[in-house]
Amino acid sequence: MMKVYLDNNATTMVDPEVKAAMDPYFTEIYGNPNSLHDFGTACHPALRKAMDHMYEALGARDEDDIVVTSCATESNNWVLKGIYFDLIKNGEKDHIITTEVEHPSITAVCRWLEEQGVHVTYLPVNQDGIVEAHTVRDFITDKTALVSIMWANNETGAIFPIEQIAEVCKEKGVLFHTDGVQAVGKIPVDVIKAGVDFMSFSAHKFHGPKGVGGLYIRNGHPLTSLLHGGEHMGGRRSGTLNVPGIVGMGKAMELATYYLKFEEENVRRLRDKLEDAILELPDIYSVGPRENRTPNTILVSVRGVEGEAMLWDLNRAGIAASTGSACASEDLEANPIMTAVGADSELAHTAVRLSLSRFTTEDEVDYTIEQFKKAVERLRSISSSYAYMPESMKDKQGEG
Ligand SMILES: Cc1ncc(COP(=O)(O)O)c(CN[C@@H](CS)C(=O)O)c1O
Repeated sequence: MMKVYLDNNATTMVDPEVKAAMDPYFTEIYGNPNSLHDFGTACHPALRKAMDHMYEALGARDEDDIVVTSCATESNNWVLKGIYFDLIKNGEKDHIITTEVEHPSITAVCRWLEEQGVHVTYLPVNQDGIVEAHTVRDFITDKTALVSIMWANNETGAIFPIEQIAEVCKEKGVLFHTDGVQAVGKIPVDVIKAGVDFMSFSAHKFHGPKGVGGLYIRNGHPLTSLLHGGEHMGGRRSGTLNVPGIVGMGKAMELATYYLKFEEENVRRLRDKLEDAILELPDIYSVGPRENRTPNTILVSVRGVEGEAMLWDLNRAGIAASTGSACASEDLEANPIMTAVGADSELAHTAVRLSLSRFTTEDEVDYTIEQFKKAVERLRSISSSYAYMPESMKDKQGEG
């Protein structure tokens, strides 16, 4: 039995080159970077090099800030709560715009902000799983403090029109944050070309270590800190620096940029091969047009088969997939993304997410195709809600 990992939107394997870059900073160069002695300052060159890689990979300028955080969840919390403190609690604004399909580290914070009295608009997505810029424009008022819309969706891979949304926000004088977690390392990300004011990212999504992420801040825009208690990161985010994590994230960013063409061509080819084979089965639907999707992601619905049942059959065959975001994998509710793109309630319980990476091989895809078809056939044969009727029989049934 092969072991095939196809849940890369949940987290990725640390690239061996990244691990090698990190290793010295656990047992050889381990001083506190804030210490004045040689043990502390010995890691400074590596930290500077890592930050340089991040600035270069994201297209950030010297006047911009990239602040290292513990993860994208922290970065997302920081932007929303910082804007709340600065522009709503202590300002004239009272409104935030986001979408119905954001990661819980956006939507849960927005629900909390509503408890503080903030008005939040959750924009619906169209059948392709995105929000269009003109829709954003329609909901901006003179009380809007922030627009927060993800660059790419973690379940569908749908890519949002970030440049157009940024133009609308700039025209209206509203700050724009994007959760770039599923974009960095998968598609080209240039924060200046995109025109974003803030962007969250997370190393473990592009073959870096877990527990380290960042927030890009255009022109070093002031933002009340989430964590106080030290002059780390220029006083913007307190806490002793995660030196191996930052070194790893910098190396992972460097490699992600190097492999972007590989993602666009090789990973996309394998994803399309897998998706085409799966769609040969009857009553299976994939979400979102491929040309506007991250190159590694498939979200399919298998009519008549619960998503969790597919996961267990695939898991028994050694294949790791998910029913959607890992954060929501515990509940057996309908996948909200499927509902948002218009799937009926039965179909919304049948989503399976397959997300490849640059380490996915052709043999692994061929094995997955074979096992996916077997799982569908087996589960439909015992399904109480699915009775496959060949096209020919449907015609006869109509006659009769
Ligand atoms: C768009 C987006 N935004 C934020 C996060 C959170 O990243 P952290 O660094 O883990 O805090 C994630 C992580 N989504 C994983 C785990 S829930 C998924 O299975 O889809 C994400 O996809």
